[in-house]
Amino acid sequence: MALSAAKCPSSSSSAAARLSLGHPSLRSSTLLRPFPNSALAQRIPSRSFKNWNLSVVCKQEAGAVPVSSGAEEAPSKNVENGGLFGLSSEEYGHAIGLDASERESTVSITVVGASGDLAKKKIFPALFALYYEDCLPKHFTIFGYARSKMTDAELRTMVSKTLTCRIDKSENCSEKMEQFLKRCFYHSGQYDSEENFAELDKKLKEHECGRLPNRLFYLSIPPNIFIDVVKSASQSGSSKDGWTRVIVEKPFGRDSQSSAALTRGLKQYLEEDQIFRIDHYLGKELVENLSILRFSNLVFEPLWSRQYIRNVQLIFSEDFGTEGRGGYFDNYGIIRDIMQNHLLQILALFAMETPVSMDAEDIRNEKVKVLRSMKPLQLEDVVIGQYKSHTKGGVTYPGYTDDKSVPKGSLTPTFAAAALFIDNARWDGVPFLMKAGKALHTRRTEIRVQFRHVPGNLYKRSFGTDLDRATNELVIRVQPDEAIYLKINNKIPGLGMRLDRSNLNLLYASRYSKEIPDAYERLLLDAIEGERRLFIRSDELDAAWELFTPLLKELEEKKIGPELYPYGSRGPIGAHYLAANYNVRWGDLSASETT
Ligand SMILES: NC(=O)C1=CN([C@@H]2O[C@H](COP(=O)(O)OP(=O)(O)OC[C@H]3O[C@@H](n4cnc5c(N)ncnc54)[C@H](OP(=O)(O)O)[C@@H]3O)[C@@H](O)[C@H]2O)C=CC1
Ligand SMILES: O=C1O[C@H](COP(=O)(O)O)[C@@H](O)[C@H](O)[C@H]1O
Repeated sequence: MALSAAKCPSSSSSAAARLSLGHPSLRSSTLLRPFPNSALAQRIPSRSFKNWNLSVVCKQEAGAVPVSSGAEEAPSKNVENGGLFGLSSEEYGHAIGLDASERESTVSITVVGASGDLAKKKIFPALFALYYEDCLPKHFTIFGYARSKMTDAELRTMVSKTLTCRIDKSENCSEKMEQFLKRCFYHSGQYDSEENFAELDKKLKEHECGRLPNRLFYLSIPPNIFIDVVKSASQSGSSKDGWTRVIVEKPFGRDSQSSAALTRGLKQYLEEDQIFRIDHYLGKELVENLSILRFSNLVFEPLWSRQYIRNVQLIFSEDFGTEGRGGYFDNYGIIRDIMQNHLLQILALFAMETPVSMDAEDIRNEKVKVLRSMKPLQLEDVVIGQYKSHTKGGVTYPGYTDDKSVPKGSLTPTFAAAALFIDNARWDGVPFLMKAGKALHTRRTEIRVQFRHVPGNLYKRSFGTDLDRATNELVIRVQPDEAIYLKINNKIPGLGMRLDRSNLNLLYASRYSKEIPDAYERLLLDAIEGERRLFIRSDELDAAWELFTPLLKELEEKKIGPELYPYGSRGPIGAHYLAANYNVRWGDLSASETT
C-alpha cells in the first residue's frame, strides 16, 4: 500500500514512495545508523514478540497497549519490573532472542518545560489530536518535565484543560481524552541536572517495557537553558539503541553570533540530524500548499519570475499586543520574532528553484540558495513602529510600554516593514515586501503576489489612470479563513462595457469539511517520523541571520526610535512610504480588501 494513502502520512511523499516500493535503503543503512529512522523502522513488519507470551508487568497504565498478545504455543515468561527491566533494551532484546530490527519500538516524548505556556497551549493539544486520529505510534508514552512540583494526576488535570476535539470529530472524545491522559506522566527536575535526567531515564525505561526505545525531547523552555537540557538529556536521558531527537523552539539566538554559539553548543551533544529546529509556520496548511500550488499547476510556474511578477508581499498582523509575553518580547522585537523566521521561511519556499525532489535535503538546499542570494537589509529599507495606548468605544487598550514586564522607554519594535531583494536571475529587481505587526486592526497572515500590467492593454481606458489596480493579484491567505484567490478583471454583465475585478476563490472552509490540523500536529508527527523537510537546517539559519544581523545591530546601536501607532490601527504611515519607494501599494489595505 502506498503510504500516501495512509491515514497519517508524514510530510514527505517521496519517503512514502520509497516505502511503498520497498526501497533498498530500508534494508541497508536505515536500521544500522545509531539513531535509526523510526518511521521506516516501525513500518518494517516485525515478529512483534508474537511467539512469546510475555505478561510483562510494565508501568503502562490501563488503556495503554499491552506488550504483546500471547501466542498459544510459546513459552511463557513472567517478567517483573526490576527483572528484565534491569537490562538495557538491547540486552533485553537479546535475552528474548530478537535483534534490533525485529523488536517492536516505542516512542517516549518528553516535553521539557511542561509547566509552560506553549506546552499547555500547543504541544499537549497537538499530541492529543494526533492520538485521536490514531497517528501516534502504537507504543508511546508522554512525559512532562519541568522544575515545578507536580504529580502525574496534577499534570493530567492541567493538560486536560486545554485538550479539545475537532468540531467535526467529537465522537468518543472524552473517552479518548481519558485514554490519552493515562499515557501522560510527569517528572520534576532541574534543567541542568544529569541526576534528575537519569531519574527520568529510569522512569522512561519502565514505560518502554523493553521495546526498542526511541526518544523525542521537545524543548519548550527559554533559550538560555537549551544547552543545559541537551547536555543532561544526551548524557543521562538519550536512547541507547533507538533514536534520540530534540525539537528546539525558537528563538535560535538573537543574531548571527549567538545563533552560531547555540548551534555549536547543541552540536557538542547532538548530530545535526537529531536537531529539529521548529518554525511552526512551515507546518501551516497553506504554507505547505505553496509548493503544490506552484509545481503541480502548469499555469503558475511559468509566471513565477521577474518577467510577470511586480512584487511579492508577506504580511503578518495580529490584533492583540504582547500582553503576558512582554518580558520575552522586549529582548527580541518583531523583526526577530516574526520576520527573520516565519516570513523569511515563507519567502524562501516561495522563491526557491524547483528542487530535485521533495526530499528534505533537496528542498532545504534550494531554500538556502535563495537566502544566500539575498542582500542583507539596509536601514533605509526598513520602517519600525511600536503601538501606543488607544481608547475606542470607551475601552482603553494599553500601549506596549504600559506592560509592567516592558522597561519604560523601550525602543523595541512591535511593527516592522521591510523591502528585500533576491539577486538571482529569476527575481532580480522584484521587491519582496514584508510587514509584521502586533496590536493592529486585524489578525491575518497572507502572501500577495502582484502581477505586472498587461502590455498594450486594450482596456486601458476602462481602468482609468490607475493601472496598478487592474493588475492580477494572487492572494494566499495563510490564516484565518485559509484561502487562495486570484483577482481577475471581467466585464460587468450588461449592454455597456464596464470592467470589474472579481476573485477566483478557493475558500478552504467551503471546499473542505475537514478541519485543518494545527501546525504543531504536522510538525510533531514529522519529528516522530524523522521527516526533516519542515525543520530548519543550521546553514539555513546562518543565512537567515546574516540578512538581519547588521540591521538589528544598527537599529540598536543608533537607538532608532520606532514610529508610534495606535493600538488597533493599520500601523505606521512610514510603511506606506517605504512601499511607495518601490512603486508598491500594500494589497491588504486596498479598498476592496478592507471593506
Ligand atoms: N508561548 C508561545 O506562544 C510561544 C513560545 N515559543 C517558544 O517556546 C519556548 C517555550 O515558551 P513558553 O512556554 O511560552 O515559555 P515559558 O516562559 O512559559 O517557559 C516554559 C517553562 O520553562 C521554565 N522556565 C521559565 N523561565 C525559566 C528560566 N528563566 N529558567 C529556567 N526555567 C524557566 C518554567 O518551568 P518551571 O519553572 O516549572 O521549570 C516554564 O513553565 C520558548 O523558547 C519560546 O520562545 C515559540 C512560539 C510561541
Ligand atoms: O512564533 C510566534 O508566533 C505567534 C503567532 O503564531 P500563530 O500561529 O498564532 O499565528 C506570535 O504571536 C508570537 O509572538 C511568535 O513568537
